[in-house]
Amino acid sequence: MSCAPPPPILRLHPPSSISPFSSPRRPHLSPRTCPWRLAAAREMPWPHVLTVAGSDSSAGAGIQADVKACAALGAYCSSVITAVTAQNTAGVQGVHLVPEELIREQLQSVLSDMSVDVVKTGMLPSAGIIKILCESLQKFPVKALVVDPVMVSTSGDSLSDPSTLTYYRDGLFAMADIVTPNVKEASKLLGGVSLHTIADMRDAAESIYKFGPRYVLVKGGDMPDSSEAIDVFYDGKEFVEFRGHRIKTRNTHGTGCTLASSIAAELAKGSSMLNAVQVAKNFVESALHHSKDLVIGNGPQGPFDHLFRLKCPPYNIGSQQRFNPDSLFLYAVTDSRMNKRWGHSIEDAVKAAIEGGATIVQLREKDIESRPFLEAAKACMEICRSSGVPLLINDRVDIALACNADGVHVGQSDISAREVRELLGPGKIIGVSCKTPAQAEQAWRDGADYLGCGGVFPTTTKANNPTLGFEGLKAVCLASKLPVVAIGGINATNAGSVMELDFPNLKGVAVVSALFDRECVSSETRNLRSILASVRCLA
Ligand SMILES: Cc1ncc(COP(=O)(O)OP(=O)(O)O)c(N)n1
Ligand SMILES: Cc1nc(C(=O)O)sc1CCOP(=O)(O)O
Ligand SMILES: [Mg+2]
Repeated sequence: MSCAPPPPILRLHPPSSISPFSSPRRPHLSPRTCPWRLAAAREMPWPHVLTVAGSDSSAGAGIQADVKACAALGAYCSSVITAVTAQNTAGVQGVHLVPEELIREQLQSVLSDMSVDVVKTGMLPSAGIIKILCESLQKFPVKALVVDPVMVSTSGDSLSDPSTLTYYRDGLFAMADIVTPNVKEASKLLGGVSLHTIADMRDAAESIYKFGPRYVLVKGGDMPDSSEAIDVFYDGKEFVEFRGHRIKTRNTHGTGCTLASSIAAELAKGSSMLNAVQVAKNFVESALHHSKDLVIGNGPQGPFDHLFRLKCPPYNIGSQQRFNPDSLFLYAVTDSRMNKRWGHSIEDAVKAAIEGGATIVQLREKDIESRPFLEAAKACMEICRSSGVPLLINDRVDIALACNADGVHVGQSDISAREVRELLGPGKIIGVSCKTPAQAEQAWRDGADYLGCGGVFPTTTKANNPTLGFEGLKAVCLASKLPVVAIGGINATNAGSVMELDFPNLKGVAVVSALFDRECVSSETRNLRSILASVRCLA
């Protein structure tokens, strides 16, 4: 690693006094003075991110990007503005710092009144501002702190005073859950070392970790040309490389702010750090992909569309319940040949399985024409909706979209979960068949909600399906934090032994022939459910 050239000079206007137009001061609310607010918050908690950052007049980055990213991911976002910048797609034309007293007051106003889960920082242009933030966080602790050490804009303009370095390193980082520098910022934080390779990024992550944050993410989006954008994540023990596609577009202004605020939104929703980073990476990549041809402004670096999902049907964001892994307890997977053999329609088979206690249903109709399949799927959706049982479609994203199913199950030779997610959007359930830890890891990276793992036992329902046994199932369960459902040859005789395995993420069994290759689907389902329940209660 060699030394980089000195940092560019900061162009800051001197801070002015508080505006004479500001409204008269009102007292700050506190839960003690307003108990009804506290009761309401308990009834309907809403993930809440507070961003402490600068305003970007072009709205591609800064506060504006943070608010849009959080809104897109389902979190409320309040804001403390540290600076007002004049910028556009050509660069930064001016920066005006908000007086420190007003920053202190904004922090007090929000943190004393609202239940903030996560604080995310962006542009903290002076040492004094960082000091005030640290004091406020000591007074009002939050669940997590995401520090994006914004020092240089994407156009190369400096956005913080060099004196902030010490305050970042010796103050804020020690309070941070994650610090997310890009390679230029990592270099600055480490006294100008140059970063050219993944090994350099790992070294930088290790060095920044020593300043005290729980996690470090060194973002490689600025690294020289490659088809992948690789970020290095470090938790003090292990490194994880997050690899994403490099989207060819001029519209990359605000990617750093968006990534950090998306991480904050996911943490506020209760995600683990690793999962939050993965979701945030996927979100930014999708947003860039959907915005790659957008033309806003005449300069070299344009904004992208954080709310791209609103334009992709059929979203119903917020109307869908979140996926409950417990629904994998008894997973009924249909088979049209078996139904035909017993004279059952798909609808009757699904109705009977739900009557018997199936907790989730998958339509796995391999030899049926698209049009009758869609008709049956729509009818099954009505049955499932009215019983509160999720309905997934095997393989066919088109059918799932057309009947507004709750999700799709795909295997290793189907289109990837990442592509399915692109098509279905964030609210739908995606299951992926996995036989190895590597497949499980990939499914998680692709945004899957659960894994189907099998064949646990030999099966005649799926041709040439390798049998993994309990050892194979164990390897997949241990390799992933995602919920797992076991599949393959499971019936009333052996289902209990599967549930007795007691891996924390093994949530249930998926069954075809032992439910549907039978005359009375409801009583077979009921019997199997009582066997499962005798081993493990539905949590
Ligand atoms: C719950 C569940 N697990 C695994 C599978 C198998 O999916 P796949 O490997 O894509 O094979 P097909 O079912 O498409 O033959 C599944 N369907 N459900
Ligand atoms: C559809 C399917 N997938 C499997 C896998 O191992 O991924 S085994 C399987 C068939 C399961 O049918 P039955 O319950 O009749 O054995
Ligand atoms: Mg498949």
